[in-house]
Amino acid sequence: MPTSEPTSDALRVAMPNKGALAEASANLMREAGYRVRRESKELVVVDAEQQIELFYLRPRDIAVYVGRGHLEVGITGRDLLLDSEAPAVEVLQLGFGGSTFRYAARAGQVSSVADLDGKRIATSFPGLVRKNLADHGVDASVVRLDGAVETAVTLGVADVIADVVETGTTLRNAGLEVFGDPILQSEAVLIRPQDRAETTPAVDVLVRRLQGVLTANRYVMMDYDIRVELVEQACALTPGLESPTVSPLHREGFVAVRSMVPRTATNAVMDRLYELGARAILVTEIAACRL
Ligand SMILES: Nc1ncnc2c1ncn2[C@@H]1O[C@H](COP(=O)(O)OP(=O)(O)OP(=O)(O)O)[C@@H](O)[C@H]1O
Ligand SMILES: O=P(O)(O)OC[C@H]1O[C@H](OP(=O)(O)OP(=O)(O)O)[C@H](O)[C@@H]1O
Ligand SMILES: [Mg+2]
Repeated sequence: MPTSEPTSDALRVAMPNKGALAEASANLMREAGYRVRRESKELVVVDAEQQIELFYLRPRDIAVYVGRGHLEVGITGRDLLLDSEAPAVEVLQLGFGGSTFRYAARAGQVSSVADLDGKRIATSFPGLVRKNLADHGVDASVVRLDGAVETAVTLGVADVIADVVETGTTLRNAGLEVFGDPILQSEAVLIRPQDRAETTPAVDVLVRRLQGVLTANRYVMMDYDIRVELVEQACALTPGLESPTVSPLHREGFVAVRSMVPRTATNAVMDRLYELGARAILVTEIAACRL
């Protein structure tokens, strides 16, 4: 079946069609209440009811489409955005697809960027590497490869590589070690054209929905009972985003407190609250929120 034609007023969003960012991007948009594609051959998903169209594109191409203004927003990696040199800017950090972009070589061969003069550097991100070399005043040749650049050293195509490092497993398998400072810390980001001075209401709604999902995932809701004279100390442990809700309890001398707590701090905060005297400490998931 052919894909539906885009409708005119809809917000047009670029989605990664494959690779490291695809699944998490789809999950994020689904949690934000949008219909995402059900199978990987779908190129466009039109959601007429919500006035949104998702275009599934190669992550590397997304900044090009958005930078030229053909799509209003897109999800891609910061490294891909900067490498493309497309005139697009970050609107929101999405908290997944984290990686660093680093130089690596055989152990003991190179220890700093200054040592790269005259060397051959293999990479799939020539834009990022040329800029970094220029920033350091280094004259090296860049060998552009499509992927699997770690093997370029083994095969003698390059002396050094510059590539995405997540766990470091691929580098280790190739017998390479990172050197120098990270060129870039990357993560998935929502981007929009640089020259659009103002966002549109439709983009604002998308951003608020995505922020809602990110917050709901990053925080839990914590409830507990505490003696009234300890409530200030307790609230200092659970300050929440704005201010905790404190309600009277039927039992005199006690209050109930409700506050959002960073998910990663859940158990440490519960330990400290318990030590302070809080009881009936309950943690619940936040299904969705709009702050
Ligand atoms: N382990 C990882 N491997 C590759 N990319 C990762 C990893 N972790 C995070 N990322 C991020 O995902 C994006 C790259 O995605 P993807 O793998 O789809 O691109 P690509 O390698 O250029 O494409 P492909 O491998 O399909 O040619 C970058 O923003 C990168 O920083
Ligand atoms: O540090 P790690 O966890 O090992 O991950 C980083 C590796 O993963 C990516 O490769 P990808 O699978 O995208 O293949 P590619 O090189 O062909 O793009 C990246 O280019 C590195 O090679
Ligand atoms: Mg890849």
